[in-house]
Amino acid sequence: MASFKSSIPLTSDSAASVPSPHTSGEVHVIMGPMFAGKTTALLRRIKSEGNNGRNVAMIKSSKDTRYAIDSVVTHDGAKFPCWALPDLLSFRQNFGGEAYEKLDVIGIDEAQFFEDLYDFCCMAADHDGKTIIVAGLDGDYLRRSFGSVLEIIPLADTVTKLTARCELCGKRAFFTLRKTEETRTELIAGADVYMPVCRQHYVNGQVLMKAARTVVESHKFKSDTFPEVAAVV
Ligand SMILES: Nc1ncnc2c1ncn2[C@@H]1O[C@H](COP(=O)(O)OP(=O)(O)O)[C@@H](O)[C@H]1O
Ligand SMILES: Cc1cn([C@H]2C[C@H](O)[C@@H](COP(=O)(O)O)O2)c(=O)[nH]c1=O
Repeated sequence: MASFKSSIPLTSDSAASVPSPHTSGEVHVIMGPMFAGKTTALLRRIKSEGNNGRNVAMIKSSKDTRYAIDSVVTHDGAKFPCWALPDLLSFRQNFGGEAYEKLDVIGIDEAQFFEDLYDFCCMAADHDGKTIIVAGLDGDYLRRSFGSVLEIIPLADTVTKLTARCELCGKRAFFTLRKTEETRTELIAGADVYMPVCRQHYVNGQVLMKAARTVVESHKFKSDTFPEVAAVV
């Protein structure tokens, strides 16, 4: 019978040299468009873990100052206290090494804004044995991958894609439409600027927004080049 001989020593000596996690960590990803209930699902999960006697902490991006600075808040007003941080790898130091050791579960909201999401999830789940629950947008208003949320899918135990209701027809909404001409990727806002839409209304909405941007651009061009014409138009 053919036998397999590993060239990698699998002795207890080699096992001892690899740092082993305290317990087995987990990564769970909740994603989808705006208003899909991502933060609601994250809060429900974190509260339930806390009620089951596990030590929990919540982190959100300090870029999100919409409803509160030091709380995660859903669009319908449910709240949970959190650490608002510019990056994730500074969390351990901010939280305190000893307190971090005792943590079981870490929730992360607005995950699309954290550049170090992948490295943090690897460290916290693989090495430190934490359960990480991540909520964030998978795509931006142009339906391009947003931040590192999609990069952590290969690290995840579970992935949940939530949907909202299309604000124009009530069907399932998979996408977020930006209602203004602003083109930068990061634009912190709520229902004043964004709405959840189905595929058909996303496509129609993009055509409308593109036309609106062209009109605004041509008006800008006219007022820069021919100020006297633009004043009449
Ligand atoms: N267009 C909307 N404007 C404001 N609130 C909305 C809108 N659509 C849904 N909601 C509310 O937002 C809640 C979901 O909020 P939240 O969990 O913060 O969503 P997400 O984190 O996915 O953006 C829904 O249960 C609903 O009550
Ligand atoms: C689509 C899109 C969204 N944003 C911002 C807008 C909000 O501040 C957050 C998303 O919050 P939610 O909890 O998921 O409702 O992200 C952005 O900056 N750029 C975009 O393209």
